[in-house]
Amino acid sequence: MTLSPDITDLLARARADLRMGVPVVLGSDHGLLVLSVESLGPQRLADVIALGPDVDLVLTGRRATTLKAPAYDGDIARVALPKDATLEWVQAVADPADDLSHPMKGPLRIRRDGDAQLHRLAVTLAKSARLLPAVVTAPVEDAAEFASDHALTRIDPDTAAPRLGASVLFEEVVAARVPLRAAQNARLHVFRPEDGSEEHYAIEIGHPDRVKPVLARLHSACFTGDLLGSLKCDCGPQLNAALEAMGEAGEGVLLYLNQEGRGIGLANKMRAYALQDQGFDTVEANHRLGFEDDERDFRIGAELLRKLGFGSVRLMTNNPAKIAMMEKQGITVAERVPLKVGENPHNTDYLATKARKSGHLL
Ligand SMILES: Nc1nc2c(ncn2[C@@H]2O[C@H](COP(=O)(O)OP(=O)(O)OP(=O)(O)O)[C@@H](O)[C@H]2O)c(=O)[nH]1
Ligand SMILES: [Zn+2]
Repeated sequence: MTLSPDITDLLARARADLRMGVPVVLGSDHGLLVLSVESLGPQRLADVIALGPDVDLVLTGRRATTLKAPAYDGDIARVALPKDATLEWVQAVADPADDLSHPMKGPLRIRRDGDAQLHRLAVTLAKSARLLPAVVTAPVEDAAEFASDHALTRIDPDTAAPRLGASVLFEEVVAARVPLRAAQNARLHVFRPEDGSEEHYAIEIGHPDRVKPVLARLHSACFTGDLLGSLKCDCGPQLNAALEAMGEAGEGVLLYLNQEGRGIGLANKMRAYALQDQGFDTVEANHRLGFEDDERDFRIGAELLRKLGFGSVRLMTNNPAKIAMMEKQGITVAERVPLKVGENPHNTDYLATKARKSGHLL
């Protein structure tokens, strides 16, 4: 029945629910009730605790490492929630903001019994909702009935798992001419994903030949650098320099990918900035929050290039991982075009860390 939501729609709904603080249910028999820590209120926490003794606070393995807690489940850790846990305690364990001023969060009792598959799915969902990757969970018997009684979105893990790992399909919504300072013959294409996540854009300059390698830039959104002129990174100058180079060459394509903060979203990037002010570098800050160094899905860039008809690029980047990802996704990188602009006293450490830890070319 096409009038009912499919698994892609349900996942989008689940992400929106988690962001609003509404619980979602995973599974059909012995299932799991899931709430995002970030959007949790005191009453809902009390209601979850009242459900039984097996309520957990689920974190990523990265966050557990920072807390010096063993991650028995590998990439996640299930912290048994004390019966008297307050919202402040839950948030302090999940969010590293006060790690330095209040280092004692434990002792934490980490669960190692039972199956953690649904808990893992819950953290993946929170991450894909661009929330702090931390959830409170409670087992529920007859999950389907529980979800229906409480009008909650329910996800079947077997159908969700392949969907969550799959690449997203896009549809071009519209394209129109937008004369730019750097290039008057520019067109902006808007691409909308089928899964309700962010739209991405392509700025096509001139009429590049689809057969020859096109001068291309995969630019990841940086609200602070692109719009505000932040000096903490080099994104704004890179964006402008790429457009100017394309303007001068008379053709090129710039993908503006809404993968703010290397895919963790602006709120989490600002959490990372707050940690950087405490002395952590850009990679350490991501890890303390529970994220990997880079959470971007590079398949999106390749998919959009293909949709526009490009199979080969002269890629403007200093990031070898980007080149490798494009090649892996079937886009030929005929040449790397360095894009070294925007260094200033505020971002020298940031650029040095990227070179040292993420392999960026100097
Ligand atoms: N998580 C996080 N993201 C950041 C930080 N500074 C910049 N970003 C984001 O990083 C992305 C840009 O990625 P970079 O790593 O600077 O560069 P790159 O795209 O990998 O490589 P280039 O093609 O050489 O620019 C943008 O989405 C920014 O919002 C930070 O300190 N933490
Ligand atoms: Zn930036």
